[in-house]
Amino acid sequence: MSTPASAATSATGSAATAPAAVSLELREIVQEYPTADGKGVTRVVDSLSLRYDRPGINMLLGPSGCGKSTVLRMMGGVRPIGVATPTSGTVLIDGAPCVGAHDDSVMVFQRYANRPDLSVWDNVAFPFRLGLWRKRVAKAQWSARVDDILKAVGLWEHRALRPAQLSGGQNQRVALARALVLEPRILLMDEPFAALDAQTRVEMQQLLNDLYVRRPCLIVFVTHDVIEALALGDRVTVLSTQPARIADEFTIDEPRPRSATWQRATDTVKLEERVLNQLHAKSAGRGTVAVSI
Ligand SMILES: Nc1ncnc2c1ncn2[C@@H]1O[C@H](COP(=O)(O)OP(=O)(O)OP(=O)(O)O)[C@@H](O)[C@H]1O
Repeated sequence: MSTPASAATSATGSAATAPAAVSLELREIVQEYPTADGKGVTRVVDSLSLRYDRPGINMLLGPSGCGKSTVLRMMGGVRPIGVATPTSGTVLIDGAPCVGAHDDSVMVFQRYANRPDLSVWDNVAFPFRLGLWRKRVAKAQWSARVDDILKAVGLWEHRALRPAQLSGGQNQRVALARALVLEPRILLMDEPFAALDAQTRVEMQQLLNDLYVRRPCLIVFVTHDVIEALALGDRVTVLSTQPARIADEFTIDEPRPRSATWQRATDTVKLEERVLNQLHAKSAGRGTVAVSI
């Protein structure tokens, strides 16, 4: 697995901080949802166990509808209304069972949910107006952090604009900045770049890597895009068709940013084919295979 460059300097010019110790574990997770007619249940996740025990960019891939968002929301303690989550099994953070949202974990979604009535600066500062964060961080400190992250994501010049005056990529930068300004130890990302055009998506992947080098944390990143998974992942976990189990898993040692030459290399192309075959397989997963390329 690639190790975060703890003493590196990021593309944004800020010194990197050493990664904070962190672990996130799903133990024997089962998730069942009520069927539409309300008469039965559908098992969406089946005895899933997964453990992350260090900072890194961890990609979660799987066929459409297999349960990726369900698994990610569970990691973030987000509960659908009226459904017990998880049906059985345990989510552990730093080895302790965690029910509900954890203070050190934040989520970023495909729909960036920026407030239309607030400026870019106020959107990023928004969490600090709320109870937990208002108590946790002094105003002078959070205000400096907002300035700093806006410079890091390239939005300093746009800080007075409203979301409607920004492009999709810039709006997603605001959402990313709002999550990272909290300096979370766990960052959960649900297809955050899926709605962006190809070039903006690559720019955002590069930005995420720069921000990660600057301040490593444990990232779980859901995507349905194999290329994105191979471009970003230290570790890639492929889920099976529903009910989701681990179908395949591997680590990638190649440092980021990963060159076009690496992406076209025979071993990389073989890995891509292997994941695509797994994504298109009709059968459920057949266990875990760990390889490094
Ligand atoms: N609150 C809910 N109640 C009932 N069924 C649900 C609920 N949430 C999700 N589901 C069902 O669970 C299954 C998995 O959904 P989920 O969104 O986790 O999958 P996904 O892999 O993230 O999908 P996609 O790739 O399309 O984003 C789907 O069949 C979905 O309809």
